[in-house]
Amino acid sequence: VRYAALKGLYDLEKTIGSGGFAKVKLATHIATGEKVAIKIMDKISLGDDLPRVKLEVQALKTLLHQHICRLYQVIETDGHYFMVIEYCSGGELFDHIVEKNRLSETESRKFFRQIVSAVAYLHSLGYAHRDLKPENVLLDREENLKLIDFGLCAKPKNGIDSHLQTSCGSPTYAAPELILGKKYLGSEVDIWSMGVLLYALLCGFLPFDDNSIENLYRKILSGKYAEPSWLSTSSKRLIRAMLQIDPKKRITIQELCNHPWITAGFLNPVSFVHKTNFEKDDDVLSTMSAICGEHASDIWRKLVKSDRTDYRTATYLLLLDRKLRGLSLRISSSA
Ligand SMILES: COc1cccc(Nc2ncc(-c3ccc(C(=O)NCC(=O)Nc4ccccc4)cc3)c(OCC3CCNCC3)n2)c1
Repeated sequence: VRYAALKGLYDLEKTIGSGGFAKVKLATHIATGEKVAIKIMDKISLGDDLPRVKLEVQALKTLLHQHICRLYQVIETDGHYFMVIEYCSGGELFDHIVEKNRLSETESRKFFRQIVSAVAYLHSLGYAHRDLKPENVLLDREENLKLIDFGLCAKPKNGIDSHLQTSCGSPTYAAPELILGKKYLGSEVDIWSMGVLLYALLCGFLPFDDNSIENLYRKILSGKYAEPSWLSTSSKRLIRAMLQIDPKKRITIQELCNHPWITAGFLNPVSFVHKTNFEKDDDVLSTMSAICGEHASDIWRKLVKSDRTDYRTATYLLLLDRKLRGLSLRISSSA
């Protein structure tokens, strides 16, 4: 299917994912030749979920963190929303674990610190993810993690610790209070899901799993799971602290950032130094000037004034990423 709105801007390639009312296609940003992911949402099938897309776009525009996929551009037409997002060429963490059977404590710690950093950042902004699972954790080309929310996470109006009621997310990773339909705190259910994620990293299988839903629920509510022999005492302690049935007994995100298992081998606790917004980069601006013929100062003025989700913004950010990766900014003449 061709979309007129993308003509001359992006070349669509294969579909890399589809869920609910969204489809994600791999695409090439024509001006720079860089790969991007384009999440295509059909307004008709969105129905009354339409306002949540605006919420998601607003959320993503404010989420500037090295372990959260970056939003480059938003295009709205009568029939569709197109969200142009950072492409993670390493695919899903899930496939990475399956391929390696299970990860070593050291590799698990490297990945888990990145997830904790992204979630701590989210919580600090009053967001709860509520659907943390390996399918929503992607790898970029340097095997750094990128947390995404392929579904739609909601920002509760009165802050993260207002009681949420809508159930979301897959039961396998869902906290007991969530599957019991109790009032729950987003921050607490995210800790539980991260416990399931950490278990999956270290063990290569899930702590609670069953083909029948009611057996799965029973296992989750029992809070009992196997502790394979290869788990270190420290790993077992941390997992136990996260998979506490009683949410009030569960470790908090702050305690998690400083936990001995998390800091072992690293000099500092997990912090979330997030990306600041635009820094002016003269190399990137002069490359853009060479592409479009405008003066670098005019390009920068327009960038700063824009709503930061247009093609010019996408071009600037993609060139900036390329420079940060140590690649030349040279643009192929065909672009
Ligand atoms: C190499 O083979 C492969 C194989 C597989 C994937 C890739 N790469 C690859 N890169 C990028 C994406 C992507 C990123 C973000 C969003 C999104 O919807 N953002 C919105 C968002 O993240 N909000 C948000 C974030 C944090 C907090 C709150 C809100 C959508 C898609 C992707 O998708 C494919 C799906 C497939 C089904 N499982 C999930 C990923 N895939 C590559």
